[in-house]
Amino acid sequence: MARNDYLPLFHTKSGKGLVSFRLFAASIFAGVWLILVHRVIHMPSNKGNTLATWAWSGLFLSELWFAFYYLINVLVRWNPAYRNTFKDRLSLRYEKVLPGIDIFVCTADPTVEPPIMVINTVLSVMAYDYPPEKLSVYLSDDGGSDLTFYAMLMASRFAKEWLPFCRKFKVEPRSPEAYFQTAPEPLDNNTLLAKEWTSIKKLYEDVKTRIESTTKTGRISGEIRKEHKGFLEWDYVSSRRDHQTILQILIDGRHAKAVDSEGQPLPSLIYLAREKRPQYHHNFKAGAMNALIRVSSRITNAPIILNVDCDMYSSNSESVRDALCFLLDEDKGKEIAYVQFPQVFGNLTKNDVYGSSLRISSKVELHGYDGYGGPCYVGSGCFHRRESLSGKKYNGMACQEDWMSNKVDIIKKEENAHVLEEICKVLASCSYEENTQWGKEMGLKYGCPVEDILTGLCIQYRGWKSVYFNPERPGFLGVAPTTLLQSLVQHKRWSEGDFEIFLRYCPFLYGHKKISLGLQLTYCLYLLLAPNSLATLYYVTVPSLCLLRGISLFPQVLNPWVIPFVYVFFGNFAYSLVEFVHHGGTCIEWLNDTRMWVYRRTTSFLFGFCDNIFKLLGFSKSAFVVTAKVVDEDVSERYEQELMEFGTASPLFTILATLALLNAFVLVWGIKRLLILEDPNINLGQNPFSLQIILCSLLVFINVPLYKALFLRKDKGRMPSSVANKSLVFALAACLLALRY
Ligand SMILES: O=c1ccn([C@@H]2O[C@H](COP(=O)(O)OP(=O)(O)O[C@H]3O[C@H](CO)[C@@H](O)[C@H](O)[C@H]3O)[C@@H](O)[C@H]2O)c(=O)[nH]1
Ligand SMILES: [Mn+2]
Repeated sequence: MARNDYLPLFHTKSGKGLVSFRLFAASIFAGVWLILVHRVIHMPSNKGNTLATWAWSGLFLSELWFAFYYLINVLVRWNPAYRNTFKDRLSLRYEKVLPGIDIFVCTADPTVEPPIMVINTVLSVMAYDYPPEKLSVYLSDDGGSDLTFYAMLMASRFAKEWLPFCRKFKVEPRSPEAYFQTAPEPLDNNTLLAKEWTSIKKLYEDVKTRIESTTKTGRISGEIRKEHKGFLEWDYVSSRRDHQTILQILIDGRHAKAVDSEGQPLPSLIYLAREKRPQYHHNFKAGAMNALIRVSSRITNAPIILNVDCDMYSSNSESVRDALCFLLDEDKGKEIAYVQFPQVFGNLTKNDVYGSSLRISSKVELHGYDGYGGPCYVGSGCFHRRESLSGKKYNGMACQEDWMSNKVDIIKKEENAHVLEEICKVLASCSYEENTQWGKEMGLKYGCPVEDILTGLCIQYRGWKSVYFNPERPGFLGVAPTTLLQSLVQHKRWSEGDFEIFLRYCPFLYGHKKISLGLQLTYCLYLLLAPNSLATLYYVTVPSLCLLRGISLFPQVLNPWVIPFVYVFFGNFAYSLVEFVHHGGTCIEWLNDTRMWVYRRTTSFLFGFCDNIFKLLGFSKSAFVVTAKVVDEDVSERYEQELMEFGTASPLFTILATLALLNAFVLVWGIKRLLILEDPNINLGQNPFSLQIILCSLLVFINVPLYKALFLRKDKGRMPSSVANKSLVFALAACLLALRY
């Protein structure tokens, strides 16, 4: 294409209101500076009270940490990038030569990830507004389950009706479950849509009932087994951790017979359960993805790979085209390794009780990463260039031209599906990766619970850029955890993995001269979540205990030094509230989010931090606890009512309850102290403990749901009494120690 006709396929804007934000941030920094100065010049002398000196120094260190972390938070907001795409230009230039797309869906367990949900995701991506002969959908089933295979078989049949329906009526979203739940039923019964709507809905309900009832019984009946030769494979499966590779091409897109009910081609549909043997580590999702990369390279070898989790259905049929606007852009596209869409969740309650929306992360922070040229890969909703994902360095050229001329298309038409299956099986075997670079320099990286962030970062270390695209209509909708424990455990996994990346692949060392300093620092926002726990724990315990002990840690209210403390503290809260509401949240939601912020920092991140230390000492290994996507009915009822779910005895809850009780005790004591002060001439403003009491009251306020769960609630989601008793003992012991020691 001649250079002068060039119209870009995408556009980048920078953020609004940056100047006022920067001024505000500068004023907060001035406040932070004053706080630190105050700490240094007013340090209690060691002679008078050693305990006070220690408490004071610890607070100083915590504040130093918060100042550093605040700096990163500001950097993330410094220069965000916002993108939009020109899909019409893409069509005009490339409609005839659009590249192939291989779509990878990962599932791991038919009980926590029900097959019906999995195939809804599968159907939604099969139905992209894209030439179907260029789409191939691969499902990796780490659960190695014939139930999931059965659901896939049903999906391959239902697709023949579903795809034409989507095409004809341009329906959105294209996950049948989500569509029938959200789309209004056509009113006029005589329209074409209404007729087809009713029949396709019936068909879907039927598919759903069959899959769900089979899933419930937990086994495939003899009747069903006869429907497909693939079921025979399960005769050799001894358990989900011990079986051969199962590879079934359910729809062979190369085949002339692979057409839908209207004679249009169907996308290929492939089921893969890679080989699992007890003596080989399977490396969780990263292992699954790498098996998919290899198998797909032999079957379809599309230059673009889309990766979605099985719970993240496509809610926007144009996402493939959006992503291509970046990857095919003649000027800037070549250096882009991947296009990440935000993780948006479809199952949040009104006020998002567990702060799962990742609102600030997806609406603010990732745009900030993008401004520095490198949003992270967050594991789902990400379009990769196959070459960069496979480990290639960026060398200034990408093989766009090859895609167009179909040079990379190695599909051998003559091979029949069965032969192809047999050839590919070895690619998904346990021993294939022995003595290779897979999991190291090739494919997704092994050994880290957040393989996604690590893999994305390493791609950037190899010279590639990435792009974050956050369209109005979400590209993907997923399932957020619906219990407190799940949410905390998920964040534990994330913070643990992120911190491990910091320790083993530190951006400042490995990223030096490879990625910008801005991006190195910005990455720390996530990589350093875990150590945040220490400073936060200190802040929610020590000032309260010192209140009991009679050690004052903050200036009196009438002392001018109080200004920076109040300004920084409340200024930040006000900013975060405004930012949250500006991005579509409610005030209660913000409060919930803030509560979860404290909970995660004092539990998940603490455990994430400690696990890293244990790993360094060689005591433990990474694990990946798959987040459940379904819960019992009464649990989900409580979720709908936004009642926090405790119910199980977990050390995470013991910590939360201990902290909450501790602060409640201290507050009662503190108020007593405030009311019956020895010297009646000292008023509130001169009371040296006012700020500590305020801090403690805020903590008590934020913990109200926890006290309810401890003392008032009667339902099954209340705090188990074992946890309650333990925390009571711990909190009392801490108070007594502070008073007596
Ligand atoms: O051994 C495993 C474990 C998990 N998975 C799949 O990985 C995905 C993510 O698992 P989930 O339990 O839903 O974790 P989340 O915390 O919700 O996932 C986020 O965080 C993970 C890293 O911790 C990323 O892998 C995910 O893509 C990202 O969405 C799911 O599709 C699973 O089926 C596997 O395929 N094999
Ligand atoms: Mn998930």
